[in-house]
Amino acid sequence: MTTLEEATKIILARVGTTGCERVPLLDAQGRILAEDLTAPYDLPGWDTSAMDGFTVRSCDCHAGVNLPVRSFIPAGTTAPAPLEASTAGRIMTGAPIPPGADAVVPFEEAQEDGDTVSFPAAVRKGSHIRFQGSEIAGGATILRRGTLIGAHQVSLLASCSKAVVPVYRKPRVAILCTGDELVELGTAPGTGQVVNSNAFALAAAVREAGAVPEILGIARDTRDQHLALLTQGLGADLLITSAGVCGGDRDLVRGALSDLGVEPLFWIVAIRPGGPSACGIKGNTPVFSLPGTPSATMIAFELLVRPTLLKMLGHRTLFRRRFPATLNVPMRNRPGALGVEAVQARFVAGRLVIEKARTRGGHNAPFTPNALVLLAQERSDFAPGDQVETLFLDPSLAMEE
Ligand SMILES: Nc1nc2c(c(=O)[nH]1)N[C@H]1C(S)=C(S)[C@@H](COP(=O)(O)OP(=O)(O)OC[C@H]3O[C@@H](n4cnc5c(N)ncnc54)[C@H](O)[C@@H]3O)O[C@H]1N2
Ligand code: MOO
Repeated sequence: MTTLEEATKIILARVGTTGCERVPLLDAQGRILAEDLTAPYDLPGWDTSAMDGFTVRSCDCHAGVNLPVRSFIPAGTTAPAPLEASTAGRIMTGAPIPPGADAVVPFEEAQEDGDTVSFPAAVRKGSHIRFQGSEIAGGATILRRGTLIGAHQVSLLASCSKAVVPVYRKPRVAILCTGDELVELGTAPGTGQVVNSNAFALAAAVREAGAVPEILGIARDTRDQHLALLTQGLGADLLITSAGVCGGDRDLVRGALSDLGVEPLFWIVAIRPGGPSACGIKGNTPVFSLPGTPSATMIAFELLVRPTLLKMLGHRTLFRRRFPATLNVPMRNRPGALGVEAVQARFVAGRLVIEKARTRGGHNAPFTPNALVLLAQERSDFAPGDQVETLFLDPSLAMEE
């Protein structure tokens, strides 16, 4: 049996990014920059007023002196006329400072009197001017390869007029669910039948990780169907199969993958649920064979597949942060494997508390897990008040009301 840490180490050592592509700026959001980028020009591009007010030569401004206001410089002015000595110009935020001027005084610090203006306080040279290149010098590195592009990065890239951005390509992830008991979404299952929910659950999880799912349909329990659909799946950047791994009479997946030349990397991970997970690789395509039980499928995806996908997408942070939390409910784990439970976690008086756990193996309704609790593999009983490690799936749901 392979520990979770060993399993992730083994697969992460075998995968890299999936190549890079140039995409329109907004399509780069949520993705990872694939090259260092430099500023094509200074920002600001010229000395700019930071306030609505008056632009002056600071040496002209003395208490009690009224300066005639001779010019108006709105934002969008491209070539402001030089400011004559001993005059002021009315200037708007974002407008270029006229040649000769060296300060801006905001309206609220000026006294207007007809067509003249005076300044009760001393005017400091350079005040309220954003100087050319003071934020970013042309040619300077603005973002480094490996940066996650969020709204702030989009703001910077747009200011530098980057309409097209190099990012790591999204892996295409083939999803193949196996089993004679499966029926398609939208049909009511009869006795012995189960809706193929894993295909959609996995596709959603793949999308949440930032990759592109491709549902291949259902492989019935014949070798030929397995071989045909697995061959198709091996053409993707990553292949996930669901069910048929546990050595039952019809569990065909691992045998078919071996026949197709997939190199096995590990089989059975010391986690529960999700233990009967296998991983292999063919060429650059990792193959994860996850157990069919829906809650086990999701936990195995979260702990094994997601970090792999994040590495392929170019992320540096591959694992979710872990937080200590206090149990409010008892929990049990069968020693020998890391116990993993989907839970509802909440902040109570500033402390993270685990309020509700899902029963093993199934869906409990209504139940919205926002975290996974990790139960140490050498212990069996966990009581209210015990500290456990928690891994957030959705921190926003943990906020106190
Ligand atoms: N003799 C043993 N039997 C089992 C063991 C074991 O160690 N020895 N382990 C159990 C555990 S733990 C798990 S998890 C499952 C894993 O089984 P498989 O991955 O081979 O999957 P199946 O047996 O085909 O299905 C399990 C369960 O999941 C449902 N299922 C399957 N596919 C889907 C799907 N696409 N969408 C929704 N639900 C699905 C299926 O109907 C079964 O109920 O093995 C235990 N057995
Ligand atoms: O691994 Mo099974 O995954 O415990 O339900």
